[in-house]
Amino acid sequence: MADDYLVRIGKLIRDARQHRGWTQSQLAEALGTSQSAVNRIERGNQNISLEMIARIGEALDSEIVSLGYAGPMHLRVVGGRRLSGAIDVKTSKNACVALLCASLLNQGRTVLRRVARIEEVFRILEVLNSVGVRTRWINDGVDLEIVPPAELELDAIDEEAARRTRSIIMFLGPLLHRMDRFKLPYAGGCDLGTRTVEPHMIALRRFGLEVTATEGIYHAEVERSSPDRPIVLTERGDTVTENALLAAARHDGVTVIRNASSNYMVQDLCFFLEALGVKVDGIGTTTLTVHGVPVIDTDVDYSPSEDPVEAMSLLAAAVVTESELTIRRVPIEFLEIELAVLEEMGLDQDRSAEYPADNGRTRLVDLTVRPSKLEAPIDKIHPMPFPGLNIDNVPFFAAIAAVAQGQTLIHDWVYDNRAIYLTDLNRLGGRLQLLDPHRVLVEGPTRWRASEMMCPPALRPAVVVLLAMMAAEGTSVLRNVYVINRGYEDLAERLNSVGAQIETFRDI
Ligand SMILES: CC(=O)N[C@H]1[C@@H](OP(=O)(O)OP(=O)(O)OC[C@H]2O[C@@H](n3ccc(=O)[nH]c3=O)[C@H](O)[C@@H]2O)O[C@H](CO)[C@@H](O)[C@@H]1O
Ligand SMILES: C=C(OP(=O)(O)O)C(=O)O
Repeated sequence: MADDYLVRIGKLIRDARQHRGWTQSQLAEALGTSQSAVNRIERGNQNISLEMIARIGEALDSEIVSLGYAGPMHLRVVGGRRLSGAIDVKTSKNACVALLCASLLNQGRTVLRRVARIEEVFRILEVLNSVGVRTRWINDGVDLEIVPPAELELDAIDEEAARRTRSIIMFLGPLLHRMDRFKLPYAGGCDLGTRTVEPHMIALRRFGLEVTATEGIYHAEVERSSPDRPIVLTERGDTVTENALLAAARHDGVTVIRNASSNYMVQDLCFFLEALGVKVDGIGTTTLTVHGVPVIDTDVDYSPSEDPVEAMSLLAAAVVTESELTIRRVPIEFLEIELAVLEEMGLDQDRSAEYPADNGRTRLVDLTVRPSKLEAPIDKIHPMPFPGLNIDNVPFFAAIAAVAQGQTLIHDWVYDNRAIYLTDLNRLGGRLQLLDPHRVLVEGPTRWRASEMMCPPALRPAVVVLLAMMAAEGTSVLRNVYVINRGYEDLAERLNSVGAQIETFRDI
């Protein structure tokens, strides 16, 4: 009976695929699986989860979705389990989205290796596809090929996808070289309160871009000009630095950018620009000198580096579940301060010798953390632009502080409301006191308890809640985890591979 059911589903999938005119390999690429797995599914020889059916429905954009309307995804977490073994860090969301935007600079074919298959990347791909850029997953869904059209059709832009990501703002830099007048939807992303775009406008104005904003749309007009003196960024932000780099890359001349971020995604973008033939001096510092190339038409192959924030997340998973875990491929330069603080708190950890990431530039290590008796840090935890403690890593210190003995003050001066979301941990037994919208006092250690709750609408706090659920004895439910999938690829499955018990499910 059960087998018969699988055969019928397999046949429906095959029909839908053929209706779309796709080969098994094309469907496999879209799903990030192998042709042989698709073949098995179609013949009814493979158990298939509701999740996979929903993904196939989405990929084929077919009536087959009636098999399982893909409502929001939820997680059911059986907590209190120790993790063990080793887990690899994936490439970073923030570099991948910047590189996708940067591919608009290139008239040639761009191949990006091992791009994270995450919702944020999917949104940018939807936007790129809607304006005529051809993209496809190649090599069994691992790598991404991007081929731009001669002319972009910006009028056809997928506004819904664009509004779901902050990164759309990084279209401004490349587009100012391609058109004299264009419109873009407002940038979105996590609900982190007001996030300024003014520093972007100030920097890009120097290249002749003027933007007026009305009713959710940026109206851009370009009268190309040359920055005659260094561009001084008013904030040392990551995406603003990237936007200035993207504008400078095709500017015919030398552009100096001061107060530049030297964070990981900016460095990855600089390495990519170099692969495109754009010389960038000062990579890793706060002054970048860009030798622009007016026409970029090259077939380029680049491997973005691993995500330090994912590394921090996995490290925090090990700490809160009191596990011994090896986290492989950790970009150590971008986690050094975090590790120094954790060492002071008493974390037992050691690292392998360094080895290069596939981009040949970023230094990686394998990091092993062991169950430790942690003490609250003496000083507050607060972020700073790189080389400070990473702003996106601050939320993980809330979960770690909750398992340490004593009181930890966390001061997130950056975002209006990210610290507030951390108090969701109280529903799982945490003792976090909000002192004001930016400061939380965490009292540890915590006796976690299971709970059912909605995901906070911000990526890192959502993952922090998931980690606490993994530590809490019993079964917890985390509802509507789109925001986690925005930045992490198959997080539940990957944590399960090192001993977690997390099931994904949807309301049908
Ligand atoms: C796609 C991407 O790469 N996103 C990252 C990027 O977003 P992004 O670069 O877009 O960050 P924002 O520009 O929103 O900056 C974050 C906040 O910090 C403030 N600010 C920033 C720098 C500064 O020197 N002074 C200052 O006040 C901004 O006003 C804003 O309120 O950087 C953020 C901060 O590292 C990260 O959380 C995001 O994950
Ligand atoms: C805030 C984040 O990202 P974004 O800039 O994409 O909203 C994040 O990665 O935590």
